[in-house]
Amino acid sequence: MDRSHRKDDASVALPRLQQRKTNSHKGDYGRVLAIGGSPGMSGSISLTGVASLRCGAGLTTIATPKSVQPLVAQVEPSCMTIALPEDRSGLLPMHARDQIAKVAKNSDVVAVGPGLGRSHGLDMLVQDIYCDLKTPMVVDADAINALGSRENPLAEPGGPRVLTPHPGEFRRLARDRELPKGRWTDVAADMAKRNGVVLVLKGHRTTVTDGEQVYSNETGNPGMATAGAGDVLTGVIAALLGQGISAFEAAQLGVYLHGLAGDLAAKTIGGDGMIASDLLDYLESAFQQHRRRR
Ligand SMILES: NC(=O)C1=CN([C@@H]2O[C@H](COP(=O)(O)OP(=O)(O)OC[C@H]3O[C@@H](n4cnc5c(N)ncnc54)[C@H](O)[C@@H]3O)[C@@H](O)[C@H]2O)[C@@H](O)CC1
Ligand SMILES: Nc1ncnc2c1ncn2[C@@H]1O[C@H](COP(=O)(O)OP(=O)(O)O)[C@@H](O)[C@H]1O
Ligand SMILES: [Mg+2]
Repeated sequence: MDRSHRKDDASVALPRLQQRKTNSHKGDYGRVLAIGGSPGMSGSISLTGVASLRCGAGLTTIATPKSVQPLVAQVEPSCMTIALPEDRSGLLPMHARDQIAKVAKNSDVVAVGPGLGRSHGLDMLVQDIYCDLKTPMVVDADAINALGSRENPLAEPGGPRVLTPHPGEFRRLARDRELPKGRWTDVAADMAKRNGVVLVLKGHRTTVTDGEQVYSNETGNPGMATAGAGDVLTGVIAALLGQGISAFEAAQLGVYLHGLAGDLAAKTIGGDGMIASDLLDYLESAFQQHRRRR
């Protein structure tokens, strides 16, 4: 693509965070619907849900297969839960769609993917809600893989969409086409622009792009190379998106604050043994540090 009109890195400033107003209530700070989890991977969607609350979401509801719901409900009493139908493997079937659409209508943002699992039914379900729901959506993990199973993975988003692939998932999104060495940002920027979505290429120095702007994040550390760190990021971005900033800004500020929380955790706990749930404890300090800097 033509890079000459693109705003890269230094010219892309971090967005401002509004102070919470004195006379406000939970309905002012976004209703997050987090969809995911499956047998053996119930923790992932809990990490997403708790992260969203820690990042200021007013209300968070976790929708998960019915056999997983009792487990998820025990993790954090502040999260509400919904039991969705499941197939014989305990995964969400296509017919969970109507119930999801109904709850999504009353939500400000949907986060989908962590721990969802893989099946043909899930591929159909995710593709359907990606195209049909108008609600802004953060798409991660197995929801990205589900989109990757169709011919043009990112086509026809029904509303604002932020996708957060790690390199393995990005390869699936790019449908395993030859990815030019060192030029993944260009490929991602092109995909984002063509489809009107925001892509977050996760890893060391996560990159955020909507095709017009490219932001390269400088927070974070290898202590974050631990299971579930990405599930936390999904909740962080969802919470910010639910608080009324744009999809690009939510993704950009989300990766920055998530990395900063990781840096604060590494300073106290140490970068070798920190785990994803530790990040949750440092999100609030990351917010405060960011506010003080401005
Ligand atoms: N506590 C839980 O329940 C957890 C559940 N998880 C879920 O497990 C499912 C599978 O996700 P996974 O991501 O583990 O599996 P994937 O098969 O999607 O990805 C793992 C592979 O991706 C590649 N990869 C990832 N990061 C990379 C990097 N920075 N550089 C190069 N290659 C990289 C590597 O080849 C790696 O083996 C998802 O649904 C996910 O949400 C994970 O989030 C971990 C925690
Ligand atoms: N070496 C690293 N430096 C900075 N951040 C990292 C590093 N390794 C992983 N991360 C961050 O941790 C998260 C890992 O996400 P992901 O691979 O989806 O993990 P999971 O699926 O286990 O939650 C991403 O936000 C990524 O940027
Ligand atoms: Mg992940």
